[in-house]
Amino acid sequence: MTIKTPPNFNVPGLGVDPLTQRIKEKEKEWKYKIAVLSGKGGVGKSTVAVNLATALAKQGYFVGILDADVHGPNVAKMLGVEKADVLAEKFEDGHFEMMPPMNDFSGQTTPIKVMSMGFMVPEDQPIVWRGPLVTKAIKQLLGDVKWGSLDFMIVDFPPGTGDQILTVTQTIQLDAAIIVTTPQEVALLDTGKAVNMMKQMNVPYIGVIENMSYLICPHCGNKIDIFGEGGGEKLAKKEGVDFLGKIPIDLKAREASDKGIPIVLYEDTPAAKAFMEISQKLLAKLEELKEKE
Ligand SMILES: Nc1ncnc2c1ncn2[C@@H]1O[C@H](COP(=O)(O)OP(=O)(O)OP(=O)(O)O)[C@@H](O)[C@H]1O
Repeated sequence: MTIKTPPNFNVPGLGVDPLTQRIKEKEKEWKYKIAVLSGKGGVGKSTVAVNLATALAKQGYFVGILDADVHGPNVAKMLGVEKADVLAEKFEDGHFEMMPPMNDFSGQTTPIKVMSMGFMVPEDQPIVWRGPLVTKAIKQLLGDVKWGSLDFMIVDFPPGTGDQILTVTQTIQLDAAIIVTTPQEVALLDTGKAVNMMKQMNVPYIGVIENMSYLICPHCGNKIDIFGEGGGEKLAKKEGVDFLGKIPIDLKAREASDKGIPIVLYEDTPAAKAFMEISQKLLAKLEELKEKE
């Protein structure tokens, strides 16, 4: 079954709601809109979103990243801006727009704009909301933020295939969905569901990234396949979508993200090399697609 993107809810007499209208206007200024998803939690989805954003910004592109994982927002921390103050501007019609905090890692990247629910709530407080509220919050983070002109808008979604993802993919026209998995069987089953959801939403490009693919033993230098081997690639083949590459387990990746510095900035690490290669592959695919349009 194919779900067609429905038109905006145009309740007679009410028209399109102003927030959806603002999102529609803003998205015209974002060249590529990319969702990062995973079928299962804890597979490194946010790590991939943050490092892809940083890899692209390192190549001179203007990147914004939205942490739509409202239940466990950690993108701001991974990008070293979690303590930033968020300023807001009031507009004539009474709505406010927030200024996204930025980090350029001392000039190593273009300024990466970050917006997250994490800015709005104290770090140790869980967000206990029902679906519709979460959806509204995500839409506000898209439409009530001064994102400006971007080459890439990257949205880090909550794990799973919940209705927030459906709503957002119906609101903005995604160019690509990046599905993150580990090689493990259970993660792969859930990954298949995420891939199919994006297919049903008619997202033009779907790519799979396998994270935590292997570990290089620090003692003997041998490759250890902790979660099995080649699963991500097999899954991509089975689903008929692109396989973008493998990211090894890198002990520095966790240390680095705890410090707010994405691993891709540690150029000599195997994970950094993998992220740079994947970002270039993705870029080439997206440009190829735009040319065809
Ligand atoms: N390739 C890697 N090597 C080492 N550690 C990693 C790697 N990828 C992710 N991690 C670590 O695994 C943990 C989970 O990663 P992350 O928060 O990105 O996962 P997630 O899928 O976004 O989780 P959630 O379910 O909370 O959305 C983090 O501590 C992160 O630093």
